[in-house]
Amino acid sequence: MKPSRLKIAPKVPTKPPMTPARSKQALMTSRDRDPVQVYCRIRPLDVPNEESCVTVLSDTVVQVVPPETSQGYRSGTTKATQYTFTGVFDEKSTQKPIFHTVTLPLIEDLLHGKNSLLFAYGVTGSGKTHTMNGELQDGGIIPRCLDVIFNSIGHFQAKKYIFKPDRMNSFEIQSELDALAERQAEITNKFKTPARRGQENEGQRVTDATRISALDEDQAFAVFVTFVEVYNNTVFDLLDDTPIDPLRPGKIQSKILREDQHHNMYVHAVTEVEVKSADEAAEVLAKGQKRRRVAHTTLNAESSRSHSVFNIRVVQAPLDYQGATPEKVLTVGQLSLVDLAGSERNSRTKTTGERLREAGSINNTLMTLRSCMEILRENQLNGTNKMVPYRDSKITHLFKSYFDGEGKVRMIVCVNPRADDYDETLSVMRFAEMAQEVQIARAVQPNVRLEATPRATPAGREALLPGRRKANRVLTEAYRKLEQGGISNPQSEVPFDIDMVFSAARCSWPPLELQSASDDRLITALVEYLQVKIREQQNRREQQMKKCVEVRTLIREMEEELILKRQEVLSLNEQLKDERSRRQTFENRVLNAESANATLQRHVAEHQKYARLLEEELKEKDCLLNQGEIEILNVKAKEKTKRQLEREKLKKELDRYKQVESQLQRQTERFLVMRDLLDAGCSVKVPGSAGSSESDTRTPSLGAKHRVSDPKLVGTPSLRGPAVSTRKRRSRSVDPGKGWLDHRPENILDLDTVFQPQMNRAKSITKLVDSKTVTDAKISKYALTTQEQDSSGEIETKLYKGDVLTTVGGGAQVVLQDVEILRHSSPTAVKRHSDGRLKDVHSRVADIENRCGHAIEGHNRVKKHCP
Ligand SMILES: Nc1ncnc2c1ncn2[C@@H]1O[C@H](COP(=O)(O)OP(=O)(O)OP(=O)(O)O)[C@@H](O)[C@H]1O
Repeated sequence: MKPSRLKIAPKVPTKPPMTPARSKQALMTSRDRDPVQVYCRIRPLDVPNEESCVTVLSDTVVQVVPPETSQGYRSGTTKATQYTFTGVFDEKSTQKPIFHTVTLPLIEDLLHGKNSLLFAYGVTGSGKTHTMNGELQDGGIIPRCLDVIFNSIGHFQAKKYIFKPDRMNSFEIQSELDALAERQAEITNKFKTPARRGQENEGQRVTDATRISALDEDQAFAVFVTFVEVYNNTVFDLLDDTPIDPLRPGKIQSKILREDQHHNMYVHAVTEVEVKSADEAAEVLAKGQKRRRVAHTTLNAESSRSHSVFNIRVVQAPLDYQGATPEKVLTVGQLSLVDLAGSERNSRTKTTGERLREAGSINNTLMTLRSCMEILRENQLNGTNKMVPYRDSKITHLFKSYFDGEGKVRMIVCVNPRADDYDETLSVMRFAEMAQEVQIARAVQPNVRLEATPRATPAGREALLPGRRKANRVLTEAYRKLEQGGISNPQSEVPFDIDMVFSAARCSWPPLELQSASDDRLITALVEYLQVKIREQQNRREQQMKKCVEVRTLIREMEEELILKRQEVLSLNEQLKDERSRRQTFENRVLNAESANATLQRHVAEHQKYARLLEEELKEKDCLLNQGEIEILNVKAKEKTKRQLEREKLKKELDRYKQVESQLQRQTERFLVMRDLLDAGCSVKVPGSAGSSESDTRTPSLGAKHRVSDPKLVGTPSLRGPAVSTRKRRSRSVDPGKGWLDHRPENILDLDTVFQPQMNRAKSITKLVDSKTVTDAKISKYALTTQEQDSSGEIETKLYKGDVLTTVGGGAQVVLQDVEILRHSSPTAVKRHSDGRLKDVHSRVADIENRCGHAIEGHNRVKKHCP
């Protein structure tokens, strides 16, 4: 960037229009250039024992070790890398040494009219803002810069509003009167504007006492600051007094960048504030930061997602013999302090929406900065003339003045050593390493000595004679002479007004040596000289009087205004009192609310604890429930298997039942045929009947006498005659000469029916008391008669018949083969339905089936045979 050595009148460019600066860069030798100096600052870890990936090896070298969690490590980069910087500040470094090493030389340059750029670069949260702004008690680079500047120029400052920015990156010089009027207006405005709230709460700022002493005493200085931010590649003025309307955030005025006549980039129409002390400057800075917060709340943006540029410009001009500022030559030095937004990977932060747009804009800007520096380096190393893409982003466009012009560029790389940031930190380190190879043209000391100003006229040269320095010299000489003359402490004995000394220093008396006693020329010259001086004095007095009148008028006006202001202050005090009492009420309410809040929070904590207990209980119950469910499932599975087995068993039973039913069906059919035949009065031989043997068959006589009633035959197929079953196991060994054992209990009624059993050589017994009765060799058949009467009065006589078989043990066993049933119906009994009969038949058949399987052994034991 070129220092602005401005000639205000006439306003003509002092140099021909510039060719692109990059051609100049290419033409320069390495002796005219300085590399970009890069410093590395490592911040302390948030969590003390967190894993760190950065180690400081020396004052200039750091080592970066890839942690196992990093992408680099996963892709095979396990080696540590070392990076060299101009200087390294470890975790314990405080703000002061960093400021002194990095920034103090830049302030010295600034006060000598040279330009510099200092920017902080690094990952989000690495300490850039901390380094640039710092805290109230321990200021960062910006507040310390302001301290040092004002410590150094304190006594050499021009009056306020003598230098005035023309909003085109230049300055004008105003007359003393205009400046006075502006100062007056400012005082009036201050009265009108109520004191800013919250100021009383601000703590005391700790200042830096450093001072740069090698300054030109004959220069008058003024300091101007601007504060802008670049958000989403749009420039906003943070010192603009226009209030921000929160309802219309889109209306926040953005600024454009322009190039001045010396090809320096600047923000057009930006608010440039003249500050007269470090505290005033700090207030302006705070005001800008506040506006930044308000604007971001309105725009729903994040303050750390924008780049901020704080510009300090020091204007200086030589004083004339009276200590006034001549309207001839100005020198402007500029120091830009930039806090870049932090780089970060979106994939890591998982940003979306507006935040993603911000991140995109930041990354674009940082990428553009990288490519600009890469191309610059390439141009410088290879002598090429590639186009540097400054215009691709607002920040690089602003930086163009530095990279293509003269001055110093310094970069502070801020590093958070935690392992999580490794991948981003590595990329920052690489950029920093590359940036150190870029060279910037060295600034030439602007020579504004009046004697050396070629255009100064002889009169102007006299007018612009260095005043303060000469006055000081004269004064020092006078004191020395007084000391020689015997005055021990002339400074306190003879105090001088420096303005008087200025005036004396300017005097050039005529030669006062008397050549001869009659030489009147000396007297004449002296008289003339003194007359001129008197006239000048009179003129000056008149001017003074005029100024006094003006000042008196001003003072009168001010006093009138002061009276009004006092009244205003009184009413404001009243308002303030009301406000205070209201504030007190609010504070009380806030206190109450806070205590209620604390109680609620306690309750919430208790409830949360209880909820946690309940949750644990619930979990245990869930576990139990799950176990229960599993058991139920097991039981169900077992039940299912059991049911399956039972179903199969039932199916088998059903099949068996069906077989029996079909057998019964056949028997029923045969029975019905027989009944029909009996009804028809003829005897029949049932085909397939087990009782078809001639010897055992007896045809019942239809003409037989019925004593009770006609017997109604209901049951078995053996009703056709013989009472002996020939159907089943008739023993072949049975001797035909052997007889029956007729077992007929005493209470059996003789029904005297035609159906009488035919038994050869029968032996009758009423009770089976002795087994020998059965084992008797003459007995081969057994018949048992039983009789029952049911609820309807029917008498049922059953005759069980079987074979007597000799057992191996010498005993005998009776195997029942058949049963004959004879039923007498009561005449009063209701006639049975055929279905009832069928049912009856079924039950009887089942009975037969049951009984036929039984055998009576000779030793009186009943044996059950499987069907
Ligand atoms: N050297 C340090 N010593 C102590 N605290 C620090 C240091 N550097 C940074 N911090 C703290 O770390 C936090 C983040 O720092 P800071 O805001 O400066 O980061 P940043 O790089 O500006 O982040 P962003 O890019 O998001 O603006 C702050 O709370 C700050 O106080």
